[in-house]
Amino acid sequence: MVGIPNADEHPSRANKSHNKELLSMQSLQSLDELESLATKNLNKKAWSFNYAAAGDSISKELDQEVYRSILLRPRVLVNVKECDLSTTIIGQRVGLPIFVSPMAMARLAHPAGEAGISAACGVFGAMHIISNNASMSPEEIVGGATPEQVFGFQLYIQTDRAESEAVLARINKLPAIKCIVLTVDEPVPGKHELGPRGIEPYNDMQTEILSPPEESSPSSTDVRVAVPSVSGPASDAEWETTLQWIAKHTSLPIIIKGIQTHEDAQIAATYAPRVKGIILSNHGGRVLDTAPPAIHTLLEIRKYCPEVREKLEVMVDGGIRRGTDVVKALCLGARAVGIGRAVFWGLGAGGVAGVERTLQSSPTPSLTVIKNGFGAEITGLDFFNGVIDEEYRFLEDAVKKVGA
Ligand SMILES: Cc1cc2nc3c(=O)[nH]c(=O)nc-3n(C[C@H](O)[C@H](O)[C@H](O)COP(=O)(O)O)c2cc1C
Repeated sequence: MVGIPNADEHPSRANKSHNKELLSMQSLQSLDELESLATKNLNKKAWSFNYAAAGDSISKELDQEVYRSILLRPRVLVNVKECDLSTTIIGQRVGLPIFVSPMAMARLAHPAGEAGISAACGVFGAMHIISNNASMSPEEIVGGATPEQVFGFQLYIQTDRAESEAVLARINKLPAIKCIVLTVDEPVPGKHELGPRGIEPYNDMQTEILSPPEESSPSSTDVRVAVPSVSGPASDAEWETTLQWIAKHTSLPIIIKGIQTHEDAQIAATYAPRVKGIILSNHGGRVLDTAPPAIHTLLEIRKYCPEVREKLEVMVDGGIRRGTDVVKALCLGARAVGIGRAVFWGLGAGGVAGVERTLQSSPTPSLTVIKNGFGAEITGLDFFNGVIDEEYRFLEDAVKKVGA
């Protein structure tokens, strides 16, 4: 796939009302504008659920700030006439180096829910990681997908392992799902305090959020987790036993999400090739406030155990708001970049068309950036890593080995 598919012209979108929605979304220039519109559209519960972060929101804010503090060093006179944003993630061809991170309860934002996110991903060939706590069943979410679409399924291990085994058995029957994304950064739910709009807080593992009937927004229908847990999230999971147990119940490759130190990245690498990738993530700052931004962890890996990147695909998420953020993460060695809240805002702003706009807003500037200073292929960006590293060594100094 060369360049960015034009969402307006995609055959699966050849529907007049959808085209009208797409047109109205085109006027929104940035993810900030999509967030503003979603803030107007969403009921307070839906807004609060997406906006929330743990403690003082330090990690959530730092996730974005860290990208602003890295400057690009564009090179000139590089042939960029053709520019290809497609890549592979754990061997699966995808249209973008951007994936949708798992997010619970998308129907809070819009009735189209996770199936709507999936429809938008189909337009761009982007990978969608389905949350264990999605508000639609995995079968419904992948049901309308194009044959080329790539999905992951995110798993929270439940105290009663039989519950997770039953989920894995369902996932094994869905060929569109190419990997299990094991989230390991929330052994106990993060504590979200009251947000600026003074709404009761929620966490990502809460399996039931019912909006009050007096709220009239389309997102206010009775929204529940489609595959609810009875026993609750496990807090007793450990590396060896967990990975052995998963291997007994699925042959799908594993991506571990929520790695926050180079030491854990190193441990994950000892489980390669069964573990094919890791997502460096602080869960969007929703679990443990002052946990590091993924970029810091990536720099730690580059400094202390660069061999990890040869054994595993290293991805990041958290704080991505601009195409330049995507390019910076790729330059520093991320295989792909996940986006969370911005997708939920897109859904709240304009349903499927809003998510399409979100995905379009992220890569379009990446393409411009790549063309204006890098190279024609995203895989070629590796060439610039060293340069950025030298210039921004101060970021490495910011990596404090607290709690090592
Ligand atoms: C509303 C919401 C729900 C989330 N639910 C989950 C979840 O069910 N499982 C999970 O692994 N991560 C979950 N996350 C974390 C995201 O996968 C991702 O790590 C994070 O949102 C990335 O940061 P960003 O929102 O700044 O892009 C959730 C995040 C949000 C905002």
